[in-house]
Amino acid sequence: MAAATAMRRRGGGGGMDDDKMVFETTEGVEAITSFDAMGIKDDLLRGIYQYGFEKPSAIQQRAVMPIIKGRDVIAQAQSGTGKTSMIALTVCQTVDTSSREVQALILSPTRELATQTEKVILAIGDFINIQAHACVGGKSVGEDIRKLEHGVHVVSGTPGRVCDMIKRKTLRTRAIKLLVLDESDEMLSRGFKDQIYDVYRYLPPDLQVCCPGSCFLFD
Ligand SMILES: Nc1ncnc2c1ncn2[C@@H]1O[C@H](COP(=O)(O)OP(=O)(O)OP(=O)(O)O)[C@@H](O)[C@H]1O
Repeated sequence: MAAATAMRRRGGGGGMDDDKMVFETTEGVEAITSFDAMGIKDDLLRGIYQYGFEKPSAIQQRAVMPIIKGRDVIAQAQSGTGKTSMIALTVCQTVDTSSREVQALILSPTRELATQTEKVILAIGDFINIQAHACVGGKSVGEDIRKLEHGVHVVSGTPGRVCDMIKRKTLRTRAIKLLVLDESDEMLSRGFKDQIYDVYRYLPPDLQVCCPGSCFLFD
């Protein structure tokens, strides 16, 4: 398990202003200050630059490599510091797009966050032809079934709908190797614990788990 935490110093500014941040990381976690040095697939790198990113943000510098290397990771940083983009980038790097099976599953506490994550994955992963689907409550079940049966690499969803799709056997879990529990504290505080556990029971045993969040789990 690797952990990376980025916190703004008191009185610090917002956004990607890394100079005003303090960091705590597990021993051995290094900051990699360029996307080029991360060993990212060429076409994905192209997508990242085309999306407008020039260098990784503080949390990306510390958490992308451990995730890409297959470690279980807890990455905590305040809102707006690049966690959603980090999920998109690492998921795109992890999946093998030559196989149309779901290989990464992202669970989020809200429909908006799940949909936003899907959008960033599709944008950054444009040149690797990534297929992602947002599986969220309030949207047509028929459309979920159609998309999932057609075959996608990544599902970004809310626990209830994802659980439903798994139980219907529309979302096949056997090839899932990465589970991202985005804002897991918020998911737990919204009462999703049983549904998350239900989903987890269907996932392969040698699963990699990542928990990006803005709450300070250990405080
Ligand atoms: N490496 C980067 N370089 C430039 N901009 C970036 C980088 N990473 C993320 N951003 C931009 O910063 C903003 C916040 O990023 P993102 O949504 O990934 O952060 P977040 O921590 O998930 O925020 P929130 O909790 O508000 O969703 C977005 O506009 C995103 O495009």
